[in-house]
Amino acid sequence: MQDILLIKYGELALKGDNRSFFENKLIKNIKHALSDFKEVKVEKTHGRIYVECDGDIEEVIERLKKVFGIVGITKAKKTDLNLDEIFKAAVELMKGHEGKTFKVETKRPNKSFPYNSMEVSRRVGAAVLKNIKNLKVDVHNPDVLLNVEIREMAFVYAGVIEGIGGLPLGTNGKATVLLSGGIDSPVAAWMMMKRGVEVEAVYFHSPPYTSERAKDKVVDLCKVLSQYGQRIKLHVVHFTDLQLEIYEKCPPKFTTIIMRRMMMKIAEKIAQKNGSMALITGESLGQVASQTIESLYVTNASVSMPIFRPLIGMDKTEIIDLAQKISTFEISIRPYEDCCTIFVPKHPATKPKLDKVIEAEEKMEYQKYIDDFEEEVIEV
Ligand SMILES: Nc1ncnc2c1ncn2[C@@H]1O[C@H](COP(=O)(O)OP(=O)(O)OP(=O)(O)O)[C@@H](O)[C@H]1O
Repeated sequence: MQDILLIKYGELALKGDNRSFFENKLIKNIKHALSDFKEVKVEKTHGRIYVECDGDIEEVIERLKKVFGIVGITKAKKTDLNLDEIFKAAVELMKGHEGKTFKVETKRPNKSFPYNSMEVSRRVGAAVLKNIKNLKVDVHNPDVLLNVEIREMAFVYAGVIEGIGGLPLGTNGKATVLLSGGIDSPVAAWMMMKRGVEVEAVYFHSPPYTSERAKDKVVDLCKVLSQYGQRIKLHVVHFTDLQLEIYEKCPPKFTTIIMRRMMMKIAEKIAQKNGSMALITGESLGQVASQTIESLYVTNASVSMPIFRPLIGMDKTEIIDLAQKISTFEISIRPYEDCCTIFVPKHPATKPKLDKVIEAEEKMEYQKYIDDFEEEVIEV
């Protein structure tokens, strides 16, 4: 008898002809998540992925909970095709479920096994009842469903641990996230990663107005994101000169929106070079002046690449809940000086007009900053 994990991957099953592309990517990502474990075997058979691993099974499960595309993880036991072995596995799995109701369900694709499904269920149920006290059978609404599958080997399993869902990372191209040290943009990056998008990050740094600590926060956020399956390339763009130019030459009511447009233009250049097909931001409709529908329209007009805003319809409380769940929140709320607050105007326009903003930004010579920006690249 051997402990294994059974991986459920719901949405992938709908992918028709591309199914094996998605499955193979998921297998690769699972292997990557467990790469420091010895003796890991990840196998695909009968439309299932099985993980066999010598290490601490609970630690393996924790790792798998961060692999996008997995909707459920089930602890299972693999045994020889022998009823006594199947009984032992079933009893082992039902320990700890005392006081509950259960039902055995058997599938028998291997028709050479001498007992039919009903018979296997009946006998396994009886063995469990005999060995564990205080259990009851309930065939209609059981607390625990004990499954037995008779294939070339037998698989016995019960209960599902919830996975993270989504699609395997790397199955939906690449995008570049504008990552500030705030709460929202790391959540936005994570949401796109969850849909299979690989990300590269850009952070606009304005020393001495933003401190090294602000940059460290962004690096630490990338470290958290990288636990979800990929190393993150972070472009730290030196933004001070352009920021000062905006501050000096543009009307205060437009400085924030112009700053955002300039960030977009530089991010788009980086994105085009790295093969991204979209930009990602943490904007959410109406959250601040630069996130009204009029402001987002003006921001969009600065670039031709699509801008994904996965948080657009979320409330701040919902974003915070998610930030806590994915472990970016504690880093995001560390105090630091933020260029956006230092340069923030008292009365930003909430309904900017595109032509007026373009007219205002043409008062400065921004193109040279876009064509020739300085950056430091950090692999996290
Ligand atoms: N210094 C920066 N570097 C990179 N991206 C930035 C920076 N400042 C803002 N952004 C991007 O612009 C978006 C909007 O920024 P803004 O400061 O208006 O919003 P926010 O809601 O505070 O976002 P966040 O919590 O992500 O900082 C951010 O979500 C982020 O994608």
